[in-house]
Amino acid sequence: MAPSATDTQPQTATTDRVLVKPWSRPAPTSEDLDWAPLVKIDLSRFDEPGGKQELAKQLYDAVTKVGFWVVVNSGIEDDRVLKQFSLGNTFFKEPLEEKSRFPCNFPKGEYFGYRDASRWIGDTGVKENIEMLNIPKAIPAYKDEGRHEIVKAHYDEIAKFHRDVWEKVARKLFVLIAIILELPENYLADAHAYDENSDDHLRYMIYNVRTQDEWDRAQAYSKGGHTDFGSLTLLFSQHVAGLQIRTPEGAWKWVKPVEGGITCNAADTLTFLTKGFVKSTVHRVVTPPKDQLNIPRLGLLYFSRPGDKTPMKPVPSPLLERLGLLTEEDKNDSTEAVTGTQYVRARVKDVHDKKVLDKREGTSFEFKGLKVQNYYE
Ligand SMILES: O=C(O)CCC(=O)C(=O)O
Ligand SMILES: [Fe+2]
Repeated sequence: MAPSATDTQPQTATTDRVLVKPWSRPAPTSEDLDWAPLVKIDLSRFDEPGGKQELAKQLYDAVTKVGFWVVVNSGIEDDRVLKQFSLGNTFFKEPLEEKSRFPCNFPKGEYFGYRDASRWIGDTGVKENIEMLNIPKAIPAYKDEGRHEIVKAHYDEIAKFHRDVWEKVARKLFVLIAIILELPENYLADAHAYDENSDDHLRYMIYNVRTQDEWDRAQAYSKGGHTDFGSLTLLFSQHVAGLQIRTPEGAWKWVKPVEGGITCNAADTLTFLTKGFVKSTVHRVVTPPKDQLNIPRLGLLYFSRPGDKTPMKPVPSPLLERLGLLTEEDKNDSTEAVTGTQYVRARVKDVHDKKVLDKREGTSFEFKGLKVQNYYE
């Protein structure tokens, strides 16, 4: 049946109701912080003859030792990136009632939807200051996931951006890492394919402003050192300092924004798939410098995760084999393994299904033999 005027009207009303004001990046801090030296991967060279091989060489130490690097020239136009920040910014200003329509289903370990800032941090009397909206991949499997008004009203644009981030950045990084591992080029990209079900998401995130005293109390309880759960995390240039990474020597260094760049890190499932060869680096977000303390820290990120069809079994990499990292069991095709989705959901549930954030020093998480430390000082 053709849509009638009444069918289409609510959609129009929705589009009109939420005005998306352009958001612009705040000025970077003028403080001279101890910045982490991160390698820059210029993705405009990816399709040049020999380009991928050259970039893979540049990425080797970042992926195996540092765990973090920066991508530049992704080919995603900056006005599209800024539009996503603007949508995120507008979303967080919506009434709590609207934001809470589709909350993350933490009892099931599902991370799609809205995460509010209602959790207490231990016994500090301070609450978390983070809100986020996690948007699933734009594939038919997720067409029935709840969509907030603003997402509905801008869905085509969000969907195109979502896929482009995977296609132009995540996919290429998986190819470079596969080259490093001497695997067929598309091996890891296929294991994280956009068109397959997985808990990948585009994330709008905000660290709301809080006072120095609140930051101090929260940070005295925990500085929140952690590793990410999935395979790759992409952070669009974040101009409010706060993110720190732990170097191989154990020092904390700040991550500097790179105009138009994307800060990337490898995460736990990629470490599992490579028997620890790819490094999931410990990082945390701490009190921003004084000149940025009053700026809401709006973030735009993409999380890539192995999905329903990807077994959490080490990849058949000739390099890992030569390094002696693969056991007979790893090489045995008939060994049962959990899927990426099963692992990631168990991890999300363990970390997030609670009302009070607990101190997790000295504890670890384990699911079917896959083990990670929970907290890092
Ligand atoms: O906001 C950031 O800079 C990083 C956030 C982060 O580490 C995370 O969401 O896992
Ligand atoms: Fe993280």
